[in-house]
Amino acid sequence: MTAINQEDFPILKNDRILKVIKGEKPDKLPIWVMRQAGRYMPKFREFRKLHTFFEICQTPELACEVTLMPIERFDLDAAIIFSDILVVPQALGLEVEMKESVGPVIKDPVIIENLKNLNSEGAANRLNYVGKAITLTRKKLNGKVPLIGFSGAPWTLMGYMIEGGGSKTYSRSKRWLYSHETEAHQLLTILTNVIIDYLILQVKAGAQLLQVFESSAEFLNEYLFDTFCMPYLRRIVSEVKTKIVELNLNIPMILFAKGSHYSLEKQKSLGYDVMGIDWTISPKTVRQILGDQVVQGNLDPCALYSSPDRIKDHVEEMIKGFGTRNLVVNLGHGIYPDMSEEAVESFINAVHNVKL
Ligand SMILES: Cc1c2[nH]c(c1CCC(=O)O)Cc1[nH]c(c(CCC(=O)O)c1C)Cc1[nH]c(c(CCC(=O)O)c1C)Cc1[nH]c(c(C)c1CCC(=O)O)C2
Repeated sequence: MTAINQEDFPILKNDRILKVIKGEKPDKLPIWVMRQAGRYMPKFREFRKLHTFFEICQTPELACEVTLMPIERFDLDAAIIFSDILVVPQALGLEVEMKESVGPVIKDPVIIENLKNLNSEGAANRLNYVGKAITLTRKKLNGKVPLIGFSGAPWTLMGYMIEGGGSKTYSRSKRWLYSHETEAHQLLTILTNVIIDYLILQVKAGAQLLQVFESSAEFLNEYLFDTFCMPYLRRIVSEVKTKIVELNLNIPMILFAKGSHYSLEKQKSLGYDVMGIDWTISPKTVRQILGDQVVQGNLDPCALYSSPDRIKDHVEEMIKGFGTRNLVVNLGHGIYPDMSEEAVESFINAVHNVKL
């Protein structure tokens, strides 16, 4: 994909997130919510009755419509393109299905013997439909808020590809890390190459921020993270950033390595602009480790089950811990389907009402 001319896009009106990342003071604290376009919204549930999950992902007009749903409904400070991390394994030739009340299921999971069958040649090009969805959505947003592009990170994708879906222990994929190290590095390298091209494709299409989801970091420890995540996460940020500079753009990158407190300090050295923080570590501890690094997070999603007043208390407590500078507010993981739109509204209002 050739780069879209940035002047073709409407001027950005709400730049709170970008301001925070530049170290400037915004008028209000910025907030967006992981999985903000999802089943907790009745409108999304209605829409899902008409289309399969991947049909929405693969049809730019549908992906755009769903991406805009939470933006039209709430006072959010960013949109995130509607897609899934598992479109990358699909582009590598795996068959992924989104099963009702089960989640993603991969038909023939990767085993050592079929590793060579992965179709890595031109894989990122097969994700061009995401680029199209991004370009369309950025235009339709009309500058209201910036648009975030994303990818799963190598270890997290490797996990799904070997387990064939989610897993309680990740023992099958961790077996590779302990007894098939060479093949593990081969698979992580294949994934890293695709992810880099895919993120660049998204930037060329108009993504204004990028988030890398290392959601399964919680199954590793410092040694495994150092060996099987750090080198690949470093390659991703460095090669994508090099390309971004060549394109004369400034696109911040967010890393969300869920459950990886054991390596938070080391991750700082990777060079991501923002560190996403899950909800199991206190804001105060995060600041002790990361200092004034820009962070994103980290309200426990389940705090949204409390009353509006209590949500406000939890938000204020969190912000007291982080401080009001260098902070993009989010949940510490995605929102759950049984949460209410009213709770999301209370969360957003509580954040926007904080005096800066
Ligand atoms: C691990 C992971 C996946 N997908 C994703 C991750 C990383 C974030 C995380 O740790 O949660 C990322 C993701 N998935 C989805 C988005 C869209 C953008 C957004 O609104 O945040 C994003 C950013 C849509 C989705 N991805 C999925 C849904 C629900 C499926 C449906 O509509 O039927 C949505 C809206 C399904 C999905 N997709 C995945 C799982 C495990 C599931 C099943 C669990 C669930 O249903 O929530 C894989």
